[in-house]
Amino acid sequence: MITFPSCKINLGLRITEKRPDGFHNLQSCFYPVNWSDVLETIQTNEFSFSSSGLPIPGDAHNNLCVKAYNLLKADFDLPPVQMHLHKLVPIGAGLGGGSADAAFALKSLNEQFGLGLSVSQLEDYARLLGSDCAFFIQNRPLYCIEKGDVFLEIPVDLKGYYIMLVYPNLAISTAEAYGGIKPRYPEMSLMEQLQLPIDTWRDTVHNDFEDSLFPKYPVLPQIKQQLYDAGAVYASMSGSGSTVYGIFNGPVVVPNQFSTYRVWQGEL
Ligand SMILES: C[C@](O)(CO)[C@H](O)COP(=O)(O)OP(=O)(O)OC[C@H]1O[C@@H](n2ccc(N)nc2=O)[C@H](O)[C@@H]1O
Ligand SMILES: Nc1ncnc2c1ncn2[C@@H]1O[C@H](COP(=O)(O)OP(=O)(O)OP(=O)(O)O)[C@@H](O)[C@H]1O
Repeated sequence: MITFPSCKINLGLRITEKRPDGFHNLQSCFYPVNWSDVLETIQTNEFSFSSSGLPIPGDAHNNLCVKAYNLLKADFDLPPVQMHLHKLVPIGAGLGGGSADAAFALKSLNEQFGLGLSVSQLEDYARLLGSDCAFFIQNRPLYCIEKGDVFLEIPVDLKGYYIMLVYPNLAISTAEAYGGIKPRYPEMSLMEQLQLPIDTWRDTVHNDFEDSLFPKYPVLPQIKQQLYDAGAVYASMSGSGSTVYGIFNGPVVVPNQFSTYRVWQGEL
């Protein structure tokens, strides 16, 4: 079976408090974006995992796709599979690419081998693999709270808008980014801010990671400004960085200043 694990952007990201388990509670709208990897799983005689495309740091047996397989294997009589991941979504990018690989692996194994797992059961498995993973089971716009793995409905629809994602060849680890955070409750509700017209978001909708990462990596605020200069109606860093995105009314020519970065553009 072949699937296309995609990625997400964060529309606003407020880190409200540090939890007793060391993680942080947050508020954010996760929005799916079609920049995708390719994941193939084929039934075979002996388990194997391989990858191509962008190099993935760490040992292959620690890949989130392998962890997803082992998690289901512990509870079900799964046959061996040959898994191949073609990695296209940048890593350490704030796009949840690795989390999407894990969630799509769970979904394909469930379908391919008729495990009969429901959406909420798949989300429970995904939560064991990472905070962002559960979102990719439903993979639709959701307001995320707690560790980012508990969902509320939000009527945000960006269909018809275009997005440009700019990855400045700078990997930021999620743990490093959380290390710079001073949690606080926002004065205005993000849920309410996101329901106002998109041209108000520039002044209201904020990613808290920008406060510590923009002074540390000046290229990030520079890209955000360049996206506004190119006509974005809203621009922000995604997640814990380093990708910065701009939302536009239509397709745009990629600015020359981005020629050495990895850039993806498409319809939302
Ligand atoms: C920044 C976001 O992408 C926002 O969407 C996510 O919160 C990150 O989620 P993720 O990459 O799936 O993170 P995990 O793999 O679960 O955790 C990596 C590390 O990030 C920190 N972490 C992560 C999620 C969270 N709600 N609080 C945290 O403090 C912890 O130090 C953790 O050890
Ligand atoms: N399939 C995978 N794709 C990407 N990274 C993976 C994968 N499996 C395991 N990893 C490990 O996860 C780390 C990347 O996690 P990290 O959370 O920084 O990046 P991300 O996938 O861009 O997501 P985000 O920055 O949004 O949390 C890599 O250093 C790598 O060791």
